[in-house]
Amino acid sequence: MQNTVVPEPAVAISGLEKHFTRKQNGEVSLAVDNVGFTVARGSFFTLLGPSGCGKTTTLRCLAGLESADRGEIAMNGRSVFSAGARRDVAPEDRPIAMVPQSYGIWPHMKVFDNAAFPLRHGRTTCSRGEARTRVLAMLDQVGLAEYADRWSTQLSGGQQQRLALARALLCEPEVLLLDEPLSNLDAKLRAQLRAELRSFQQKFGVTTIYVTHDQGEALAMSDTIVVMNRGRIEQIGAPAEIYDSPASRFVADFVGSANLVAGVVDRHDGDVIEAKTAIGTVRCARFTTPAEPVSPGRELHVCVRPEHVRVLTAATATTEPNVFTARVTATEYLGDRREVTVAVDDLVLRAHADAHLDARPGDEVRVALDPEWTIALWT
Ligand SMILES: Nc1ncnc2c1ncn2[C@@H]1O[C@H](COP(=O)(O)OP(=O)(O)OP(=O)(O)O)[C@@H](O)[C@H]1O
Repeated sequence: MQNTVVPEPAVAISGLEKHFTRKQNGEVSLAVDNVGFTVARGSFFTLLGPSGCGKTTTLRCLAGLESADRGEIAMNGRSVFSAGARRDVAPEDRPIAMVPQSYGIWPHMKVFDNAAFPLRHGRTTCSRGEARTRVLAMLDQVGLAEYADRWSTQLSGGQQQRLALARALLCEPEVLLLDEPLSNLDAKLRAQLRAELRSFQQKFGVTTIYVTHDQGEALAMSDTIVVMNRGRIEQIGAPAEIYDSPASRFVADFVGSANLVAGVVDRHDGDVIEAKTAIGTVRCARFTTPAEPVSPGRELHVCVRPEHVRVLTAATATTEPNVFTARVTATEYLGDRREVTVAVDDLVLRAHADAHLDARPGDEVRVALDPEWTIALWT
């Protein structure tokens, strides 16, 4: 039998825990609660979650800027932190480069000198001539060659972001840590730069751990997303897994938008769950099989994304499951689609309909929840 060699992950974290004590009142809070994951070499890995969920603290523990109370961190198979063994390798001795939210660009230096800083003072110092060649080549790669002699304060936000990235890449890190690097930019530039950042990452093949609270950014850029909430991991998966098969109500609601309806299991036949809810019986073909048997009466939430809710005319005759009579309460024309809000009895549902659908508030319609895309989430 052949031995399969499993490649070493670039980063492996296990059982990470970090408490903070508030100076004002001595209150202790758990910022990172039993966090563990592995990051494949060369991948783009995103920590996603709302403000205060512990993403930056996790990133700072990886960088060595924060010491965890428990847990282990290894990079390329080498332990850089172990609470048990009292090992905490200094940031400068870890194979990382970090771009902070503020970019950390020195205003009193020119663009070239900012980029050259790690080659002059870092762990990979080289001769002046070589440094010059490498810096100019890198500035060229990120489209800043012509700005080398400008003061860094004369750069736009997007250019400063590219400079920070160039400087980090010049350190030749094994792992690049990025903390919300696009958050100071306007929406249009963010969208442009996220594509650019992803293509730099792929070009350089550098393992990247990216922190953001922006679900659009996470879905667009990542190979793997970790969704965090209150210091804990809610779900780890590829963007499509997270979006199409959220593991919890929190993930369903935080990533994209979701219609959520409380209910209980009525019937379960292996492939399908029928849930009893306030609007009637809903068939769900998507669910994770829990460890314990699914018995009738078990509480759940039915989740369906607006793009899987079709708006039909009131007269549509159908024997399809998951079709309910509803009343339109609001519609919004968004150019590429119309967002329709309907009420089924007291329950409000959102649907994405054709932009030219003729539906007005007060109209009676039918709505169809696609069973294949209707998810049962365990409560
Ligand atoms: N130095 C600190 N002292 C006390 N509490 C802290 C400290 N740093 C973080 N915290 C707390 O730890 C929790 C997690 O913070 P963290 O900055 O990791 O969250 P985050 O998800 O990155 O949020 P944001 O997106 O707002 O940066 C928060 O409740 C925060 O108030």
